[in-house]
Amino acid sequence: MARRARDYDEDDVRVRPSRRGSRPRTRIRPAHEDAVEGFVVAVDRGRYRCLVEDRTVTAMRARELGRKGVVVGDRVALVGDVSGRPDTLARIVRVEPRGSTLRRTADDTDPFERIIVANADQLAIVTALADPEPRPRLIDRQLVAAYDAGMHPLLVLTKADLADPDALLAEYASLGVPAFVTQRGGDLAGLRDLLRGQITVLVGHSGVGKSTLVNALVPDAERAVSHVNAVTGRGRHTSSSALALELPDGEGWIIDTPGVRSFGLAHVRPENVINAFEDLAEGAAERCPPHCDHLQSECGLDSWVADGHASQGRLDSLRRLLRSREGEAD
Ligand SMILES: Nc1nc2c(ncn2[C@@H]2O[C@H](COP(=O)(O)OP(=O)(O)OP(=O)(O)O)[C@@H](O)[C@H]2O)c(=O)[nH]1
Repeated sequence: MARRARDYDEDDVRVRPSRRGSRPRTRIRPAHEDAVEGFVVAVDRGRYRCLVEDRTVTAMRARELGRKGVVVGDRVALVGDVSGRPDTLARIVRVEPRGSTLRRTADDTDPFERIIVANADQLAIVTALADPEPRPRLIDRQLVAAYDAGMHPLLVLTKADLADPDALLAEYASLGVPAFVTQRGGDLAGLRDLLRGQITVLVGHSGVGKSTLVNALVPDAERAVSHVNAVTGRGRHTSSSALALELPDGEGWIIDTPGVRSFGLAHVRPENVINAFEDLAEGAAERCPPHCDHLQSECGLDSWVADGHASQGRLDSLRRLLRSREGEAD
């Protein structure tokens, strides 16, 4: 979807050379030398819940941030009352540059494509093996969103007590995406290994068992959610916002995304997807015409595969992902 003026932020500004030399774009800002660092764990109605050392501080955006958005996962600089005591409010004066940005598409209730999480390392795509049935097209779209965001994807297949995972695993084998299979009450040690030291966003549509998983991974999750609600005054956790939860023993973070149904893929460039396929990216650089979308006959990847540099399965998977950008979001 075309971006509107209000979606642009500071990162998009291009400074035009001027005859009078370069002038600062904005007025000089106060240095805020006393600012402390925070990590945004929840956002709701203009209030930002930030972790500062070992305490949580509620903050608002300082006016000087302009249109710059603040999202879960952002690392921010805070001033004002950063004590974290009840009824205190700090101010966010700076958002540090982001390592990755996960975007969600426009939907019926919100016409704008928005960044929902910043700085996450992994995208855990949670899919039930049955009840509800897996939706491979949705999985493909989520994989593309992960690659585009600069995140590593991870498949988490739930409800293995209801259906065999082998067929679905085989479908994704050539992508080389790590997969973890679980069932009700299953041992999550293998999943914890995959999450250790990472910031992982969990996505999955309703009923796949994501809440069950979050509660098993973070025994304190319910309390964290109700705490956010107490701060923001909501009866329950806002259906479309994200919430970062720390894994026990500081072993990493998971970010739950209730209500995130789809990802906008219109902005995705094929290069961002193919870069996740090292064996094919090399062939694309050598043999494809500029701006090749890898779906037309001029694509050089067929000969690259024919010459034995990569497998047909990998190329087929790449093309399936590239095609998943077309059409309506699931
Ligand atoms: N058989 C089986 N059922 C499961 C498993 N995991 C979760 N469930 C059940 O599936 C249903 C949905 O689980 P939730 O954890 O609420 O799913 P969710 O993805 O959070 O769904 P929403 O709350 O709608 O977003 C519940 O009735 C769970 O008890 C599993 O591994 N096997």
